[in-house]
Amino acid sequence: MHARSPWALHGVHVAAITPVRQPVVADIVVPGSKSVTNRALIIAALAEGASQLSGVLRSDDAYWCIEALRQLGVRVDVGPEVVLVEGTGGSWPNVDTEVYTGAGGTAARFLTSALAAGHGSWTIRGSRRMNERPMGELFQALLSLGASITPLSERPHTLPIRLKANGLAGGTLRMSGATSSQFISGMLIAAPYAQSPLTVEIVDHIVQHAYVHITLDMMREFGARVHEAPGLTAIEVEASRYIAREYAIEADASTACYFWAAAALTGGQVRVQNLRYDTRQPDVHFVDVLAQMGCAVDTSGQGIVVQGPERLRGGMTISMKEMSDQTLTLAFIAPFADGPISITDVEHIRHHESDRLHVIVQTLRSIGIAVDERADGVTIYPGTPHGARLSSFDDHRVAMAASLMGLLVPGIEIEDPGCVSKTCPTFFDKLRELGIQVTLS
Ligand SMILES: O=C(O)C1=C[C@@H](OP(=O)(O)O)[C@@H](O)[C@H](O)C1
Ligand SMILES: C=C(OP(=O)(O)O)C(=O)O
Repeated sequence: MHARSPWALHGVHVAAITPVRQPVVADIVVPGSKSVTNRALIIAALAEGASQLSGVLRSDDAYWCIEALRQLGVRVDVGPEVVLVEGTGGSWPNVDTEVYTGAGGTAARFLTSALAAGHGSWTIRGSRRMNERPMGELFQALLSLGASITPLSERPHTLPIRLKANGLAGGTLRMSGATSSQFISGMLIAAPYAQSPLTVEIVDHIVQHAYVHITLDMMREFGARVHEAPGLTAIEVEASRYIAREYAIEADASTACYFWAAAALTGGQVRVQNLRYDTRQPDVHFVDVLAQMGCAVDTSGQGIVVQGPERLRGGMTISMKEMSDQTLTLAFIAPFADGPISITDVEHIRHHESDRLHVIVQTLRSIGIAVDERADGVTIYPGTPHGARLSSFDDHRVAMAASLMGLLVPGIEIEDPGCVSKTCPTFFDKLRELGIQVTLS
């Protein structure tokens, strides 16, 4: 609860979703991307000069990122259309303060490394869950480049920490991308400010490559010089500087998926106007999964349109590794398909806002759906779920994805629905825009 910001949906205990009487048909826009928003804020804070960011997401993750930057002495003016960020050139004005990053993995991982590239001593804390999520590989990388990190809990590989920074050396770093791509992105965002060029070599694999591509694209757009090997096996960052600019943040593809899924489940049609299929955001490829399940997907006009079939197709195995934030969405529409759906390669999502594989198993079994659990995935069998009051596990994607079952199943209620605020405080307003009856109490 401490991580709910003034931008959150407050004062609501339960969301009850009423099943639809007809297919969902809608044409909507979705808010800005969390991933792009927090990268833009932090890169702009490191840059020389003042940046103007438009399309900034107003959600808990963005709020705490902005607050953390302000705590560090960065001027951030949030206007109705534009957020102005006064860049520091890499010298954080407040050299000894406490920084709270909320529940967001992006702010926690990216700010920790951005601070390590500067000079000062900071205490860095996250939300209760963020303080349990892994940081170890990033800490190790920063330590090897000269940072000093003292854990402030009994867990050595998580926040909270005391970070003492005296700049980062360059050189060659070998890092794992198997737990979180955010360790790699964090290291890269800070890398132009290292004392000499930095090469990051990936020792194993990266769980969601596309997020590292988003990082590299944005670093270049703000003037950094970066070179990557094919497949992102190694990335070289020249010692350079970010330059302030105007930057338009694109819409959030992850948020859009819930609305496409609503069309898929009800045989309806939903257009998300403000997204293009050629976005770098990996979750746009959830529409490919929906197509495999029998939906018609049209990316040729403005936006992306998904049209649901009479009955969703199952009987398939899908690796969700490269778009793993949509694992919950797929899992909660899977019972309505005509055959089992196996989801593979997503062990890392056990370290997200909740142990998401465990939550899928627990939630679906509690409403009468058969599920097999493996270390890296689940198999979900077709069935008819019954209504129930479901925990959201303080995980925005659990709340948003589980709400979808309420479109078909009477009596689906979501506890603590305000957790959607991590990335989409207006989620239930959007469902209503789709003509779906939602009762918040
Ligand atoms: O870099 C990013 O913006 C993100 C990377 C992914 O995290 P992991 O690589 O930790 O799975 C993704 O799940 C998260 O929602 C956003
Ligand atoms: C995993 C997620 O977030 P983060 O890692 O940025 O906290 C998410 O939004 O699903």
